[in-house]
Amino acid sequence: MKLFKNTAGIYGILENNNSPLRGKEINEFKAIANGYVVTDQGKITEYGKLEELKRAESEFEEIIDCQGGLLLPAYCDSHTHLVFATSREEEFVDRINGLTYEEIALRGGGILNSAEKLANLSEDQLFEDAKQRLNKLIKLGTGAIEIKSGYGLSVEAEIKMLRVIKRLKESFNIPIKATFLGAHAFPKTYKTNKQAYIDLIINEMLPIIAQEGLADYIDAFCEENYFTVEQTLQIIEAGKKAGLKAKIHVNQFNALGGVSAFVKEGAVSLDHLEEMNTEDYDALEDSNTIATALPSCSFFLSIPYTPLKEMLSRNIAIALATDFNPGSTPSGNMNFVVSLACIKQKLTPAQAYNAATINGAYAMEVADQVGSITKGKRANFIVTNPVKGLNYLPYSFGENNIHAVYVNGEIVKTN
Ligand SMILES: N=CN[C@@H](CCC(=O)O)C(=O)O
Ligand SMILES: [Zn+2]
Repeated sequence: MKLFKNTAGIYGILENNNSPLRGKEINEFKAIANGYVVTDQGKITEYGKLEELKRAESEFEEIIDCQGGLLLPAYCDSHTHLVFATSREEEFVDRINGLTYEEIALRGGGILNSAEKLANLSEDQLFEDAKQRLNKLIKLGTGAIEIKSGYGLSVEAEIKMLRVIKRLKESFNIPIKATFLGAHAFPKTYKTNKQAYIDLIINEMLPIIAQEGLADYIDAFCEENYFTVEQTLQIIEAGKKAGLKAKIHVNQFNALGGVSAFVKEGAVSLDHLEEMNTEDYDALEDSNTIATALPSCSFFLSIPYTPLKEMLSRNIAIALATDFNPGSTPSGNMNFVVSLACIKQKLTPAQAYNAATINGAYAMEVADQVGSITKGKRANFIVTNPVKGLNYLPYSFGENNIHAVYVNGEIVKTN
């Protein structure tokens, strides 16, 4: 048994919860001042006010002095493209010089650029690089993560990416979910016969994925010049038959009517949603589909931010994630995501932390294990440096306030 004591407060406490927080519920990131947490065999077993702790200190095999820091649930990053070949800073400079993300993609840059680079890398190399990235993210406070394929765009390379994610699942002791994103872009060779690529996804990729248990979810990039609503629906239906629920990229640049169609299909989450119309809000309102915002992507591409305030006022369940990828979001830092959600999307710190922890956990269907300080959940948490309170964390954007990260009760980092 371990005792975490001398916190200024423990945050994100939740009991008897079985659905994402929305409406008034998301306004409170429940805290206990001067709280303690007890962990046993990697799980949270008790918590409360330190002065009410019943046990003697001699009962604990280890006592962790949190030195006046805050103890928060680790982040649950429900949307990443962590496996990729290399960075794309040349496109970053092209954008500085005036090209848009879409223009770069139409010239063969963007996702196709990443796919070309990934084709030449071995599974082992991809795994080593992704492992390093994930280790860095855990040190930044991420305690559960979703990772997509989608830079393969051929049977061989998509399977290679998913096998890398499978190896990450085996090598890391945090919850990891794999999403098959074969429908990320049309490879050049299929430009004039797009249905043939969709058939390849459905008839060649999905059977291998189902047989080897390589994915938990299916995704598609529903956008102009990528996949239409109808094409995305074909992918979702095929995924369903293979036992994969949907998490879909939609409304990043254009609202094409996908939101209502995909909510009807029971998508676990719809992600991006920078462009929203009335029909889209109506479809998400009171639905079980989580709207996942990716504010670092908006920041990096200088595109609109997902209108989270409006979503909250309509009782839509929201989550925050990084979208870590080499093209539109070269950062997997959830601390920055929370800051942006407060600064640009006007969430309160409590709302932003709930969206980045428990609601992110729901967007990966791992809320029974992570996302809050709850008895029985994994002891995945962040201990901050001594700060004045929760509000200081998103306020001091860019500052690393993390003192230590714990995964299953074991320390990952101390500054
Ligand atoms: N929008 C589609 N996919 C990624 C970007 C991929 C890339 O540019 O490599 C995203 O979520 O932003
Ligand atoms: Zn994405």
